[in-house]
Amino acid sequence: MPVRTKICGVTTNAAMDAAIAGGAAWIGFVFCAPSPRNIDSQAAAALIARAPNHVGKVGVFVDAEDGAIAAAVAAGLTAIQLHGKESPEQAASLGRRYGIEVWKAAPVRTRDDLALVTRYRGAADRILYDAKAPADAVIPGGQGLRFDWRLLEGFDHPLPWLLSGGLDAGNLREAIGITGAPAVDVSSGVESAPGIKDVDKIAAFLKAAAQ
Ligand SMILES: O=C(O)c1ccccc1NCC(=O)[C@H](O)[C@H](O)COP(=O)(O)O
Repeated sequence: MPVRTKICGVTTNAAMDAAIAGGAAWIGFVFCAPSPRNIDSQAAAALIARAPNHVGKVGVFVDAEDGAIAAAVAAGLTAIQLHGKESPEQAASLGRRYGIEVWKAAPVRTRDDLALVTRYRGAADRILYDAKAPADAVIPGGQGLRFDWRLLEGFDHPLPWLLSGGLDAGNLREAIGITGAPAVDVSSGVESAPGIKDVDKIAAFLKAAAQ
């Protein structure tokens, strides 16, 4: 069954166009200085202008200041993805302020980590399950790390959700088969090096998702 896809960490016209041509439902832009995929609002606005309305534009933030989020939303975002320690109250407040979807990333290593997500019911619009980064990691996402997908088997999801963390064209169908993911997110798995998107890998990932 086809799943919806998000290609995250796009910084170039070529990657943007490949994601759109391949049928991505969402394209992600990372507003986080230490990331190799960091982008500023002006550059994001230029990329967003290339995308049709039906493609969602998701800004990724890590405990960001209000001003940074406001500038990025003004560039044309349709969703805010919170990838830090943002509380349910902060998520709800951002949704009210900007009137766009708010997604919360849930870092997963063990089954106990899943307990976090129920707190965001009524506060966020979607949950993005991602592998928990090592404690000394500089960035909390985009690391190409997987978690044990079997943790999601039979889990009662409180919100619409995406699976992410270490996905690529080769493991995507297995991941979907185990988790039943209705939507998936990828960054490293469609890159040739950290922050360098590969248009052929984007096309292969989106093709695998459409099977
Ligand atoms: O991608 C980044 O550089 C990043 C930096 C800081 C916070 C979040 C980040 N990425 C968020 C994403 O949605 C990634 O697509 C997700 O973590 C999966 O990444 P990967 O395992 O590399 O496919």
